[in-house]
Amino acid sequence: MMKWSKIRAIAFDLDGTLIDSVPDLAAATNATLVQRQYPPVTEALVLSWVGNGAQVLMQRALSYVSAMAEDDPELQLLLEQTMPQFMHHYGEHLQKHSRLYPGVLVTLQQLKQAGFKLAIVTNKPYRFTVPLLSAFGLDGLFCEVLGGDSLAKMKPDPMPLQHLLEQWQLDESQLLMIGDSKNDILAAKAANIMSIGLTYGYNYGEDIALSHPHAVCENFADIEQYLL
Ligand SMILES: O=C(O)COP(=O)(O)O
Ligand SMILES: [Mg+2]
Repeated sequence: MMKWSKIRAIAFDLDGTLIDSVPDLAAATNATLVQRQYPPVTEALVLSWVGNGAQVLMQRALSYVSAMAEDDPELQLLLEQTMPQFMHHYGEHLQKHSRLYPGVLVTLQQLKQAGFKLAIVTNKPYRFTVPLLSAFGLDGLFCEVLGGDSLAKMKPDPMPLQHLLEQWQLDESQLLMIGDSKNDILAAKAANIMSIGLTYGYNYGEDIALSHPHAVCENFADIEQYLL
């Protein structure tokens, strides 16, 4: 196997890549819906709504239970009123049922030890990202953590990746994006960097291979073959 020898830094997605967070996202979504007098939804439905940050998750949930279109102005108003409730509930649930995927901690430690600079580039709001990382003992591994609200634009926009390139003075060939969603692969392609797609996460029920990352891995530890 040829190593990708130019890579110096790696940007990791969080939800569906490092952490299986849907059980808590679903619990918070349902607590919010019930508070609003709507019926709760299945975890499988919530899983299919994850990928574009907390606000879009709630927008999709409210659209589903109210049968209003996602761009209906009335839904927008409802969403604005509901977001503080969701943020409260998710803050309460954060790590109750979420789990690290197998191999994540050891592989990240090995990559860091090998000298790679590691970053988190997630669409999850920053305020939840940092406590979640420390709850799983991952906080010391990353030199940069970017949430979905850290910059003006989130994935699939390349902005967070371009930010890393600039901040770390890296050439495009030196940064790798690893994630479970087409938003990760689209952001990488738009930033002109390499990417690896993971098959076990959340991608709206679609095969990540259809987004054409440079490699597809079934287990987190499988990324090592390109790097170590
Ligand atoms: O919060 C989301 O919707 C997705 O988060 P992620 O970018 O870490 O997968
Ligand atoms: Mg993800």
